[in-house]
Amino acid sequence: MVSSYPLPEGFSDFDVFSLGSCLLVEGLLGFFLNGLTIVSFLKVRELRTPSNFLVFSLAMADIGISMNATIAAFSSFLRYWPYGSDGCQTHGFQGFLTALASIHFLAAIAWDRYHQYCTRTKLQWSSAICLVAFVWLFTAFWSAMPLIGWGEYDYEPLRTCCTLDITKGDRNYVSYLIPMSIFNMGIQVFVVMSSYQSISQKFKKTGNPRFNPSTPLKAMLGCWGPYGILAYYAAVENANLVSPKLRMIAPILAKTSPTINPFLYALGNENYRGGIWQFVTGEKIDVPQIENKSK
Ligand SMILES: CC1=C(/C=C/C(C)=C/C=C/C(C)=C/C=O)C(C)(C)CCC1
Repeated sequence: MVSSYPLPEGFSDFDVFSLGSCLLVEGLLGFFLNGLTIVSFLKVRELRTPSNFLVFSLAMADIGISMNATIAAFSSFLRYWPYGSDGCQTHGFQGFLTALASIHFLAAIAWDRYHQYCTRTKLQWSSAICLVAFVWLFTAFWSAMPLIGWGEYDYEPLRTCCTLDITKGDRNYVSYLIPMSIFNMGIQVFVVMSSYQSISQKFKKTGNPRFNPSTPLKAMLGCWGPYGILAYYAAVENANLVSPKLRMIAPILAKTSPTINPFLYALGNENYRGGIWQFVTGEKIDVPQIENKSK
């Protein structure tokens, strides 16, 4: 690899190589697992239901995060960012857009599951399509703002990846952070928490748990919580006082979400798993359906 470029401040040769390798593994695993989820949906007719369209949309968002991670891995191995400052802005926008969309789809799936199991109503295509279109437009708005000066995209401490710059901690940053995190994380955490709480009560009543209702919230908070903590810490304290290595933990954890989500929502979903199996082996199996009313 090219070693003529100086190391970013606070990182040893070994750190840069290890972080680059982490990013590469995350990128490739996410690419493979979400690719499988996407292609199965497109190829297996029985999978193409409105509820599974939400899982498909989650995989589309997650494959975007995986692409972002793979580019970051590549430039980590190069030890410099080869795409210039326009490339940095584009990378920041693309990463933010897909990451925020992924968080929204986790909430959309939770809301849909609440209706499936608790109110026994089935999602309709028109509602699913409107919901997905709304999520992409809404997240495009929040990710475009730093491009026009509300918030700012800049290099991460490793200097091989671009995302929201938390280091300034000025009024512009704080005025963006607060509404952005309420509309793109706060509400979603509330929806996920309350939906799975109701589902958990329902499962206790019926004595037939179809999945572990506490896992989705734990996974969501585990992946995105550290980012939120770091971003809010940067609003009150100087983020440069946190060691660059420690600051890299949040984006690395966030980028594990495209690997975890397919296990929870596609392979871990009795409905979707059968379709993936059918796509991979060609063997047709009955996809279990829940008897529901229409919504
Ligand atoms: C800032 C921030 C958030 C969004 C973080 C995102 C979307 C990060 C994307 C990072 C990427 C793609 C990094 C690439 O290296 C949350 C979680 C909504 C909560 C509050 C603070």
